[in-house]
Amino acid sequence: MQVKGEELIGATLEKGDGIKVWYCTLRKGSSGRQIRSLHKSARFTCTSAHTAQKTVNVLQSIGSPSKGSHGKRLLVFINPHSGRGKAKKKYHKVVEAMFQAAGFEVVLHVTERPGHATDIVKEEALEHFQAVVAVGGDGTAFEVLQGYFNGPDWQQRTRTPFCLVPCGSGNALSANCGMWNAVTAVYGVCKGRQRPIDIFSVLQAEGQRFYAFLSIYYGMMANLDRGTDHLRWMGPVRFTIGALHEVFQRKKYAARVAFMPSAAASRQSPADMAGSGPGPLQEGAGDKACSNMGGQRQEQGRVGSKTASEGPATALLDGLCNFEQLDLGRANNLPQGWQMLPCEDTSFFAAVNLPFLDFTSRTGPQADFDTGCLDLMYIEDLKSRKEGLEFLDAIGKGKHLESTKCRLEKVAALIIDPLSPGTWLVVDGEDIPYKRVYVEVHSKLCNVLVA
Ligand SMILES: Nc1ncnc2c1ncn2[C@@H]1O[C@H](COP(=O)(O)OP(=O)(O)OP(=O)(O)O)[C@@H](O)[C@H]1O
Repeated sequence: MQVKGEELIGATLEKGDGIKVWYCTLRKGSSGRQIRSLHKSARFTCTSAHTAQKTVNVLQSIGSPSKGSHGKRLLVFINPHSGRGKAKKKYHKVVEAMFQAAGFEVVLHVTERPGHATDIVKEEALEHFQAVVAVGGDGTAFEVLQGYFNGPDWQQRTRTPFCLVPCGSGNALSANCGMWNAVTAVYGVCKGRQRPIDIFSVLQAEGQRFYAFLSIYYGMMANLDRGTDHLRWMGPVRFTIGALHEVFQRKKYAARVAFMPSAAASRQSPADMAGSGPGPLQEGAGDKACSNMGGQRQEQGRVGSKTASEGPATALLDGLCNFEQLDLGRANNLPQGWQMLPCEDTSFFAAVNLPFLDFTSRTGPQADFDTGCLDLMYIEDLKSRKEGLEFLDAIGKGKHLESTKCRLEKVAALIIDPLSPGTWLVVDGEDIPYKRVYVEVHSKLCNVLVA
């Protein structure tokens, strides 16, 4: 028997002086993707129980090396509500045994309610873990991420990578990380390979702040996700049904959208970003006018002067003095560097941080982990159902940008005023309060594990 080093994940003790070697081979899945399959060797007999234990330890440290001084500890969350409700079963059938064979110590939580994972991550000393693992869907990973930005040491906390073992409906984070099934995801955790990922802040009045890794939708994309929550039992098929429903309805949704192109953002001087630039909004706008985002931010006196304990700075948004009075209906009202989306009504609107939005749709074909921007894509008008169906087909293949109708803006910051009834504002698959939203990208703020 021959196992390549990169295939090895560890070993387990068998009765008395025996061991079994655990490894993952690479194969092409039905969709042509590289996925891993799990194997256990036949039983090997060692000269003594002591030698068997020592051999297991060595194989575990080669197959699944420790990546820091924290020891091989994982903080794991299972969301029993995600997808078709089978996350717990999958964990105990596949994931748990692999972690054991790899020699990880696991601190396991089964979430009991929405927000539970956030509350626990907030309280945990993340530096004592090699990674935080969500077993569920993107909503579970999103809840984990919210817990990172608690307290003054958030910068240190973001060094601990997170990942998603796919058990939800969309599982976009897993898809983007090449974790096409549970075994491949756990293999990725064992190897501990990580890459930096941009995170974007999503701010609303009254001090509400979210951190997101994936997307912000409005209109069609929001409805095919949130509008099909009652079809959760169907798994990912619910998105296809939701998309067809939207296309056949031929609805358009209105929103006023202002954005800062990433090219313009990189040209901004520190003075501009502190709100002292010459744009019309700065005229007569004092510190008080800059401080009305609410909550903690209000206490700072102005939006731009945050302390480290508040999480990453939002320099571009802080340049918008008097921003709550900012009227996106008046084109000449925009500060320097900002632009308005040229249309209010759109058939399709999405801003994405990563290419895949589930296992099948490459909605952001030009997006990547660390571009420092969101890809804002929109279509003003899908004129017929045929055109709508062609668009859905193209989005599945990641070819929709080849259509002249689908426009792309690379944006570093964004403001959306939602105007239509019958839709949601959806961030990473979770709906947020339906009111003006401010978005700013933070380059390479966190790290994710990849397969
Ligand atoms: N014990 C629980 N009971 C009910 N809801 C829960 C529980 N734990 C977490 N949740 C909520 O479940 C929701 C859905 O979870 P998640 O997003 O992981 O699954 P999904 O929607 O099927 O997957 P995806 O987001 O990838 O499409 C989240 O909004 C989360 O707040």
